[in-house]
Amino acid sequence: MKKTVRVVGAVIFDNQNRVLCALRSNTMSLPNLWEFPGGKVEKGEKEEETLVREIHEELGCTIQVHEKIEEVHYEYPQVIVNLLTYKATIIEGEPKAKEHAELRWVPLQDLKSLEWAPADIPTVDVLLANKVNI
Ligand SMILES: Nc1nc2c([nH]c(=O)n2[C@H]2C[C@H](O)[C@@H](COP(=O)(O)OP(=O)(O)OP(=O)(O)O)O2)c(=O)[nH]1
Repeated sequence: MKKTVRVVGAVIFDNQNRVLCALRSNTMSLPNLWEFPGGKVEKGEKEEETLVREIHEELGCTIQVHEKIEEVHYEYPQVIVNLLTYKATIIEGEPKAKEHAELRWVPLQDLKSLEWAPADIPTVDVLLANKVNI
């Protein structure tokens, strides 16, 4: 049976309605696809705690986590990813790509121009349908 991993992704907005998008590097799984920065929820961790920890590790800044946006189960060839995305804002520091190939602030309306990890598409759709209060 395929393993299911619980993963949280931060949809980080700036004050110009742009979203911070992260490009997975060619040494990561799902190489060269865009994602919402975040990672796997560890035992005993709350989803919000995972997000703050992962963003600190990956981007070197501190976020405040706001409301949940979407929950998706996506079956990849090797694993089922249970992706939970949350709206977030940066409260301290400047994001820098420590693990990703690239970080890019993308205007909300242009999100579809990136090639996303498949599990992220429903979140992008919710964002574009304006179901999230910014
Ligand atoms: N962080 C993050 N991961 C995502 C997203 N969409 C998506 O399918 N994933 C997948 C990629 C990974 O398989 C898993 C998250 O694991 P991770 O961020 O800890 O990445 P990793 O490269 O260390 O994991 P692995 O797959 O190499 O074991 O979820 C997303 O938006 N953000």
